Amino acid sequence: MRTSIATVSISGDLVEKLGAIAAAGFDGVEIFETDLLTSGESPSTIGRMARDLGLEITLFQPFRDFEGLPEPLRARAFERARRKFALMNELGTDLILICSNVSPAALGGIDRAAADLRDLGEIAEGFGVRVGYEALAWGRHVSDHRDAWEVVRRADHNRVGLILDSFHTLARRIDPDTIRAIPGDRIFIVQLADAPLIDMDLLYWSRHFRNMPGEGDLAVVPFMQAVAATGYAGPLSLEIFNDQFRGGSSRAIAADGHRSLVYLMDQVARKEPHSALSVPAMPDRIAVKGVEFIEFAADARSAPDLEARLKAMGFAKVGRHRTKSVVLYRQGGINIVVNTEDDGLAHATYVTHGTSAYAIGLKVEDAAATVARARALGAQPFEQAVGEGELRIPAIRGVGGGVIHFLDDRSELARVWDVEFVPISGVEPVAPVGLERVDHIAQTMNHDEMLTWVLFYRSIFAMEKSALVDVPDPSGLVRSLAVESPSGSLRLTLNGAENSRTLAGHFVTRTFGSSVQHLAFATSDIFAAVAAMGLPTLPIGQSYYDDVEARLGLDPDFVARLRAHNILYDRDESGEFLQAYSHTMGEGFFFEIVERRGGYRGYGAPNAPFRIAAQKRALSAAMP
Ligand SMILES: O=C(O)c1ccc(O)c(O)c1
Ligand SMILES: [Mg+2]
Repeated sequence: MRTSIATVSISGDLVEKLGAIAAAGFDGVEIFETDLLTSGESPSTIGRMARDLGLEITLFQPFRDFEGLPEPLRARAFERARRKFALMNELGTDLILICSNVSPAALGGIDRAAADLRDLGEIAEGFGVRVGYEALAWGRHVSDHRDAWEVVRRADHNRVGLILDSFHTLARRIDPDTIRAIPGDRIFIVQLADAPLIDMDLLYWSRHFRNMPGEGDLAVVPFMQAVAATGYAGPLSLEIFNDQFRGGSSRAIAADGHRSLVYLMDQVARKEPHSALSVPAMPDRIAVKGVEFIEFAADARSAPDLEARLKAMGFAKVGRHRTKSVVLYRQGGINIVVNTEDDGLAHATYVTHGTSAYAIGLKVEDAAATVARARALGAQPFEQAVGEGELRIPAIRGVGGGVIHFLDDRSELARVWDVEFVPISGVEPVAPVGLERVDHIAQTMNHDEMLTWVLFYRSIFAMEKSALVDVPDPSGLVRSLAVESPSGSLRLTLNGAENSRTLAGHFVTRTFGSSVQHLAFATSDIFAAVAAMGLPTLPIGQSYYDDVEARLGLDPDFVARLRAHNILYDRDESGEFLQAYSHTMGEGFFFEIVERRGGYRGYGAPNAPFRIAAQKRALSAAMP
């Protein structure tokens, strides 16, 4: 199936947009009229440039307020159309989008609109072009694809067809299965967009908040299943009006777009195996079994501080890499690797970002298959020279420049610790404090990049995203959401910073990019763990405890125990959550200890503003 994207979806001038769209791997492009008219290049030059880049111009759009007009407006609309058809001939595209009329002057009536489109089809014939009719969700008389189809059906002209747009159908909550009754060869192009569910004016929602399929909440997969059932074999074209995308990196947004279409087609092909959809073969979304390790990049000077903190939290140094300057700390099922090599990616990461948790190792069923899926979705494989006797661990680059390694039980990879590490003996023993597993990994990024991360994780792994929550920092809002595997075997929290004065934003600025800002370890007895740790917990203010006691009706004795250990508390319908934090180190990295009781699913979001305020107080108190 051919992929396409509208120029309105990304930033830059038209020439820059075409370059980014081609580089991302699209087969075609929808040219937006404003982009064309404001470009310094003539339509024929733009057309040639697109073709030289291997891009078919799938559509020219939009043509507004055409059908159902009284004279003399009607004649003027036809004259306008003739001019645009001539321009399309220059540009080298044969399809124009007519969006349903929004003008108060439009008269309505299916037959009147059909007659106008039939007459337009006759003119289009003379120019060798085709006309596609799309129902805008806010159209004056036609706002539903079923009515638009009826207009096209009655126009009964082979130059006149239907244009479907997932946003307009799904935003109006029209059952996408109604598409199944439309003949696929009467659908001239299919436009795709997702969007977050926000209750607002349809036009405003559409023009500012659309996002890539898989980034939002609309039922784009069922929509595409219905389209596939019609036998439609034309391009799938992204049309994303989004304020952030318009101001973002054209290459990155175009790459996200391409990934979103491949991911969408993969999902649809699995559900509609007999459809005409041609999709690159790849393994299904990867179920993550767990976090096998987390690796820090450090250097000889910074490692002792990190290692002292790990020991204080009950991690024992259990292994040393056979050939590299890498040590392994372990407690319960948690493996922490500290890499102080002076070349390779770990070193480069340390030099640019400082001490950071730059790599994670995930346990999967089949590591090689995981990389195959990731590559099919445009992820970059990661390979580094391996030394004598070392394993080649399949890996990809993460979005922020980190690395994700994959381990499985079906190969030598199962023995990675024995193969690559020598057990350490003779160091003083460290008593564990009861930390059992990695509960979650919190990554911080600029807010603009959040959707890129969501799509990356969701498309490669069997993970779903939670709703976005706003976390108030005294200096601005931080937007937070979780991407989780259904079993909780991998939980990632993504925090999007809007400015650099928030704690999260400061971290992104000072570490030169997005990365892991905190690691949360799970225990089944947080009181015992915190008491046994040789690290002070982040002091939490009295007002927090007064508030939580009153808000949740807690027993004062229990609250006194929480307070004694600086433990924060939350609960939901199915369980309770207790959490405590370390002080921050370096540019703002910290550890968290959590205890989940019952089926609690969240991350203590109501406590986050208290945590942030406490961290900021602790930091300013530490300043001379
Ligand atoms: O917002 C609009 O006007 C507009 C224009 C053309 C489209 O294809 C569309 O979906 C929306
Ligand atoms: Mg559209």
